[in-house]
Amino acid sequence: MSLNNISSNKIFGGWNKQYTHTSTSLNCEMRFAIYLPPQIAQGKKVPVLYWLSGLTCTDENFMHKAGAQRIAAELGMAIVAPDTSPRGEGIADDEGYDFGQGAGFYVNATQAPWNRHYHMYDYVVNELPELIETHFPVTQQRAISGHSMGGHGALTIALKNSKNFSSVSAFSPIVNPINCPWGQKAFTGYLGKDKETWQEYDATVLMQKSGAKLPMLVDQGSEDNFLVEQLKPEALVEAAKTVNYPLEIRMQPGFDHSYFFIASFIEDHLRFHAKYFI
Ligand SMILES: N[C@@H](CCC(=O)N[C@@H](CS)C(=O)NCC(=O)O)C(=O)O
Repeated sequence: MSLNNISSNKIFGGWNKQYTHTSTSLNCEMRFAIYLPPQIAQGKKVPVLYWLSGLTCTDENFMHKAGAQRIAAELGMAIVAPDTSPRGEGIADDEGYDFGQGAGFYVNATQAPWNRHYHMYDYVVNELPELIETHFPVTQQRAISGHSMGGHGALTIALKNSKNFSSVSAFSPIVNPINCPWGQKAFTGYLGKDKETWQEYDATVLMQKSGAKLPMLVDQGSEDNFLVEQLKPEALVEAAKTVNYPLEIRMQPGFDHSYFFIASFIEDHLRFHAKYFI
């Protein structure tokens, strides 16, 4: 498992870096970004927040636009941002922005041709943390967060692997993909027509099955264009009520779906996760 460093920028006393590597779960070369806070220069190991981005994003959108590094430097927290799908020539793709490259949906595809490379679930749950913990001075304390498709990824991965994370949060997550056009298109393509298999990747379904109750924070902008048709946060609120899940969900008036929204509240999310890194 060797890593190839392709960029390195000093920021708030720490370093923002990008690496490429050959992924065994995705069967192709992948790129990820990592923020290493200043504390590692003093020989300290730091906890890690995994960030999963949304449709059309790469490892760069969050690192360039969210402005998370200043608070991560203060809190002594690394941030890891993977790409949102396998990528490259010879890898199956689709013309839509919401399926194929840039839209891996954090599932393990079972349907051809997607099942050759589209295993983002395995990548984020197993391969990436193993890689990070082998190559960087980090502890095994992990949190996970994400936006939109990445919010769906963060919630479902945390609900299915609650022992691996101390907390989870999301911005504008797709909470009920089996009941919205983005999710239905992606799951039909990646998982096939049998809707039973879709349930494994739906946060509202998983929340009602998950025994463990990981701390969960969700922020949603009230002026988000995708709110009614795609995001449906009320489905998560209902699921939380059913099982008495300690969900903290905040409707933020006036905010849209963009990184301007994320930049406005990322500090709260980092401080939320830091509370549980003990
Ligand atoms: N391109 C799509 C929207 C895609 C979109 O909003 N992507 C979000 C995640 S779901 C994003 O983070 N885009 C990249 C960015 O803002 O940097 C459209 O025009 O409808």
